Amino acid sequence: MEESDSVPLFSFGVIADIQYADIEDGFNFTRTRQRFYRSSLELLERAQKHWSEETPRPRFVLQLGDLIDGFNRIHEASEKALDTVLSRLSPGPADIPVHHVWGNHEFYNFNRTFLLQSRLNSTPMSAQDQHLLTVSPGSDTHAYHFSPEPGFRFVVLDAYDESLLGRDECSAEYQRALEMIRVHNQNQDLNCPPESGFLQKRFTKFNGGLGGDQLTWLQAVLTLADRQQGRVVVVSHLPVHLGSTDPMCLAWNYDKVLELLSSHSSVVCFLAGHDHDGGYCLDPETGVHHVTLEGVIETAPESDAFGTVYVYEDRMVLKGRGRVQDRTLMFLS
Ligand SMILES: Nc1ccn([C@@H]2O[C@H](COP(=O)(O)OP(=O)(O)OC[C@H](O)CO)[C@@H](O)[C@H]2O)c(=O)n1
Repeated sequence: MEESDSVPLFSFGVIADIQYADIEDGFNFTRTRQRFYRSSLELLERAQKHWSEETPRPRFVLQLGDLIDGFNRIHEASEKALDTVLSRLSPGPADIPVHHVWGNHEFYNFNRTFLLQSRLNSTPMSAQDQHLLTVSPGSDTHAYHFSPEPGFRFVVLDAYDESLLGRDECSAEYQRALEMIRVHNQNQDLNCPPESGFLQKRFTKFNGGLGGDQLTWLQAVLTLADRQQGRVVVVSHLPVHLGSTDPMCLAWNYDKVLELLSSHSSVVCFLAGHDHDGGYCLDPETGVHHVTLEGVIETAPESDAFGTVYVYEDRMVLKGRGRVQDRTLMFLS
């Protein structure tokens, strides 16, 4: 920590798109970026070592989704890869707690039923403060909130609640998602983005959105935080602001989420992954900082891609390592 004159209230670690697989290096779909499947594990180990040696230690780590790559499924190595990565991320019971966000690669490897019963279900056991709300995000939705410090709340979103991924093809949820994507994407392969329309590019199979119940729940969580005059950080695999990402990585109903965030003064920051190049913007209308974290998978083995966020009364300071940029995020509301 460089700001030695002021002591943060607390800190937390951030890391995104590790996408580990025990396979040779490769490329992204368009072959414009190299992917380092094996060494992503070493980058994770370096991040964990760094956090565990910090004084004071970060209160928790936010793992922003895509922990293991979809290629594991083809090699029938999904569970082994998951165990490998989790053994590095949280090696012992005394370790820093990890909050896991679910991304598209989680669903290439596992279905929702498996994920809900796995260590990737990080819903707090006590689900503190959940009783204050009469609405739920949905029974199989991995969305929850927690308050690590009085006056601060973190909301973990499930951006694949409405998606073709992780849903049984016979289910009403899958059919609803299919209808939605088909309106915008007529390609035979729904992983190919539609060619016309800049913002339409987001309607691909590797994206998704928040369902109605989750939006209603988010509204209730943020209303509660407004009333308590708290500060809220919203966390999701998919970004929701065009200023912080390529449009191809936006959540399907990013506009609805943004509209909802804009009506709650408590929201100070939206943290996401998925776009491995990373991105940032300050929404001028709401004062919300949108940070998309650079992905580990497209980071060269000799570099790094993680950060620690130090939280103060009036700001958060992201201290990035390697490809992750330093940022001071002032609370403007
Ligand atoms: N134009 C494309 C892009 C991707 N695919 C296929 O979709 C699957 C997921 O793609 P992948 O690049 O692995 O997804 P990530 O979450 O790692 O990255 C998302 C953004 O691309 C980051 O910028 C995979 O099967 C691809 O082959 C496609 O068909 N067409």
